[in-house]
Amino acid sequence: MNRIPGYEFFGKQAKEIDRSCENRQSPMMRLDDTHPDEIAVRLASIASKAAHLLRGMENALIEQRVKDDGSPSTAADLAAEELIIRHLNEAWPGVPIVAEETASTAHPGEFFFLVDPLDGTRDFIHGTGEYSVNIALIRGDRPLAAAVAAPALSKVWIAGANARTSPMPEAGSDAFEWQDIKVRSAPEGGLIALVSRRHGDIATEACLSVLSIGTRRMTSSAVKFCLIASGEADIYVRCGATMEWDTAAGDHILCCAGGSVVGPGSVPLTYGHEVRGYRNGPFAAMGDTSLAPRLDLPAAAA
Ligand SMILES: Nc1ncnc2c1ncn2[C@@H]1O[C@H](COP(=O)(O)O)[C@@H](OP(=O)(O)O)[C@H]1O
Ligand SMILES: [Mg+2]
Repeated sequence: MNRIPGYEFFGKQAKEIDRSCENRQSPMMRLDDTHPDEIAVRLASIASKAAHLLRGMENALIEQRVKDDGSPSTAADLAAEELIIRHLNEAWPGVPIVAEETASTAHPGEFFFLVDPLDGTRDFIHGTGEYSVNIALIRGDRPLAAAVAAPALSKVWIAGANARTSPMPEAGSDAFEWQDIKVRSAPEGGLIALVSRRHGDIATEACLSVLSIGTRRMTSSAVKFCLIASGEADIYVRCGATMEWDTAAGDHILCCAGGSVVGPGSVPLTYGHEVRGYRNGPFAAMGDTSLAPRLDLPAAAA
């Protein structure tokens, strides 16, 4: 079981917020005889609890530490991760959980979870509201079910076999109102490209330059995948460093909405690469899959 060092110290306030949005104890679920859409709804419920916890910590004065890759982490990342791990363990005891803050303490199995409790930590700190909670269930090396919650946008996206979205229910409620989502065809008049607000690089620009981009929109976190899945944007190229927990949930939601996420050679991304520290290579996420052959992604992340 994953344990977070220092959580007892950092998480007191978070525990109180979590307790205020706890439901009755939820039942265990078997992975091999539960429909992926049902798994996805349960993941949405867990992501939504974490989302409410993070909202409650938005304006708190929280200490930051800098991780080995230079990115920040806060008590909010730790508290949300602890909550998610606790609820995943309750629903699916014994299934490994590879989560951003404690990734070295778990090892992928046939089924495992990839969790980013707070994707876009810098945006959380700077108050832009563009951050997300990402949870994906992987079977083998591809996602089977996923949820992305955007607390400040008050939205949740999920996919099992089908991709859907709902407004975020109130704290303590699971009253989701699911609607199907679908990608759009690439418009002739110019694509809407989503780019990271904080991480750009020359290789990404070179890839985008072969497409006819009409609008570039800066967006943080896995929300980029979900906007494309909802038909609100067309493409997101990322040649710089990302981790598997940044992409797995969004990848699945976008694929189930009719889009695709591919690496070099138009090959889908795979997950569970412990030996490479769960680092992704370059990738392109798109709504209209006919864009893929036009892209020339470099072999390795910048
Ligand atoms: N040097 C690096 N190595 C690995 N991952 C990096 C990185 N720089 C940025 N990232 C990843 O990019 C994510 C932010 O992406 P975006 O700019 O699209 O919001 C970060 O998520 P976290 O905030 O969860 O750490 C982090 O995982
Ligand atoms: Mg993160």
